Amino acid sequence: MLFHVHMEVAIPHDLDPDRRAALIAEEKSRALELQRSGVWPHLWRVVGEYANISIFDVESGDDLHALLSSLPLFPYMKIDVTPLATHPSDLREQS
Ligand SMILES: O=C(O)C[C@H]1C=CC(=O)O1
Repeated sequence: MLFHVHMEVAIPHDLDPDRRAALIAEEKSRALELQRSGVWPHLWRVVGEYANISIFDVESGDDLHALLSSLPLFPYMKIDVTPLATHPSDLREQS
């Protein structure tokens, strides 16, 4: 099941700089791990924002929630999720 996910990151300005750098490094490592596993096939930066648009390919909303809440930056993210369904006019759906 595909999900369109918009993540906006807002790390508090007063967070310790070493903690901030560690969190960002942990986030990158986790993001790469999830992309390599196939559940995070698209990750795009939103131009001009500390935000991304991602596509996740997981079994369920519960699985997506578990995955998103495992991200090290999860406590500092505003996340909007849109479940995706097949469009009848999608060229790939034509026979
Ligand atoms: O930078 C971001 O958009 C937040 C997060 C998503 C992947 C990653 O490495 O960090």
